Amino acid sequence: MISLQFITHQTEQYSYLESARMALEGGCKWIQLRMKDAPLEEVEAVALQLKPLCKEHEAILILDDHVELAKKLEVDGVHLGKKDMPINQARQILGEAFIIGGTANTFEDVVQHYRAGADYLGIGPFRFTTTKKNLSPVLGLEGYSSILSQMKEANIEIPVVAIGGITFEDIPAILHTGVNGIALSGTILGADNPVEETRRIIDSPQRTRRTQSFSFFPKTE
Ligand SMILES: Cc1ncc(COP(=O)(O)OP(=O)(O)O)c(N)n1
Ligand SMILES: Cc1ncsc1CCOP(=O)(O)O
Ligand SMILES: [Mg+2]
Repeated sequence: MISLQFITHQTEQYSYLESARMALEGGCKWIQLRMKDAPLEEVEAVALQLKPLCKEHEAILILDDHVELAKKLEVDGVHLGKKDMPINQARQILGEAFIIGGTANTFEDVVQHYRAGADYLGIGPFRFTTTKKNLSPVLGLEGYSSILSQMKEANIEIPVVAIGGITFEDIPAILHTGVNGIALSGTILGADNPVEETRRIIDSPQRTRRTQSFSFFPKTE
């Protein structure tokens, strides 16, 4: 089973909450509530509805960017990028029980987040995507291979998810680079049936023995 993090998005067809609900129904066990540019109260309102849904589906819920809100709502964690709160500061606020993910585009970013105590890394973008503005340079397969081999050389062991414009067909080759999981939004929400597409992705065989999928379960309550 592939470690899949679903990134919520609002489309003409689906609300943020609906997008997460479909991923959960398709078997996704890890949701990132990302509501870029939405007021904090709106993020809180959606998170309050999503939290019990994730619990019902035994899925992890993390928030994009909002450290204090994650603490207040007692969700499972946060994802932080270069323009967000530094990971060591977030760790002081959240403690060890919360999951903290960090965005990396280069090996230097990886080292920085690893030293700061991140629990996992979202490395990307794999390719161009319209889901996020102001993208860092695209990495392609070569970018992942290069970063992963530098990590191996430096004995840096931390779960990595690939993100950015990833399609179903890309997944085997991305996993072959040594990445542990995949973060997706558009591929799922653009499918005719997002629930079935989620299931298809999760159930697709991992075609390499090098891939070590990972799970944050069981999580301390
Ligand atoms: C899993 C994962 N990886 C990367 C990102 C990007 O985070 P960030 O650079 O902070 O950009 P925004 O998502 O906040 O626009 C992510 N959210 N998740
Ligand atoms: C949040 C984020 N960070 C880098 S790319 C991206 C968007 C991922 O969504 P998609 O799978 O639709 O490209
Ligand atoms: Mg961010």
